[in-house]
Amino acid sequence: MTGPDDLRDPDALIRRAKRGNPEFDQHFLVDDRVLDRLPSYLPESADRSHVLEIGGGTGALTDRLLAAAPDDGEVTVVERDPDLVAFLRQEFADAVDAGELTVVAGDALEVELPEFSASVSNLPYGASSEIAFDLLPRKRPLVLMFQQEFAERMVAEPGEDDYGRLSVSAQHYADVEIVEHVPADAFDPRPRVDSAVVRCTPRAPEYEVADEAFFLRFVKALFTQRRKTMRNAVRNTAHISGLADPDAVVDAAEESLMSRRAGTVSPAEFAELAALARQVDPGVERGG
Ligand SMILES: C[S@@+](CC[C@H](N)C(=O)[O-])C[C@H]1O[C@@H](n2cnc3c(N)ncnc32)[C@H](O)[C@@H]1O
Repeated sequence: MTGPDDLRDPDALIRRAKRGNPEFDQHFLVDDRVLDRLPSYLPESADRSHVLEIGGGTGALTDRLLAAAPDDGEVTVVERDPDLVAFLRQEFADAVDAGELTVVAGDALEVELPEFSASVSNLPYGASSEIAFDLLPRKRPLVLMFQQEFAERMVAEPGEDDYGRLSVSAQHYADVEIVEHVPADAFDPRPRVDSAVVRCTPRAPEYEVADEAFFLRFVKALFTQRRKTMRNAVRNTAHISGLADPDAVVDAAEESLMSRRAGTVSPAEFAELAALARQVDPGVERGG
């Protein structure tokens, strides 16, 4: 493994790789301090034996993940750009030969991901939501860089402007917190927006959900009508939630809940309503 003093210079990696195409979501982190901190944001108890990195780029973060890996630890990096895949395999040939690093070529949403123990990734912005919601259900500690606005929606609480479907869905799987705000000039080429690093520590939610797919679909549906009362939102979105008899759900639910708007409803309250819906609406579409 590489020692901390031998870490690669991110600018030199970009020069050697001759890449950096914003159209391919290639904004490489060039701030050494941020790069050095990223692996340390994993929860202390995290198993670091197999760290997954989505979107390896020119390998600046890969280098830090290899340096932070325990003896016998391994890193897998997934990269879609074939030129960068070739570059990573050449640049990190020693680690690849030693079995410490595997470079997987392909789209992270299409390739089969390995059984990783944790992930630290500076995600491609264009696919960050899909990738995050592919990783979250796997219940592993995650440290992920997102566009700041997206990160703020993930961590928002009921009653806050940013609270929505994204907050409920992410917090269903994990405790999520922003651990660092990262300005656009930490990247090359510079993106148009600032970023933030989110730590996701998996845990069971504090409520019971019998049909996870229905719960998530119901929440998605209700937030499409976030300016309406819950009563109207339940009635107007049956085509999305899969309710067969939305009126039965409205009639059975607490009047006080039906008068509120989705943005004030807690995840536990959504879960309770979803359970009630399955009880009073036998025709509800199950699963996903
Ligand atoms: C924001 S850059 C991060 C690069 C590097 N890890 C860093 O921190 O500098 C995202 C990387 O993901 C790659 N990428 C984009 N879409 C991808 C996808 N669907 N699957 C895998 N890699 C992808 C891009 O080619 C780019 O190298």
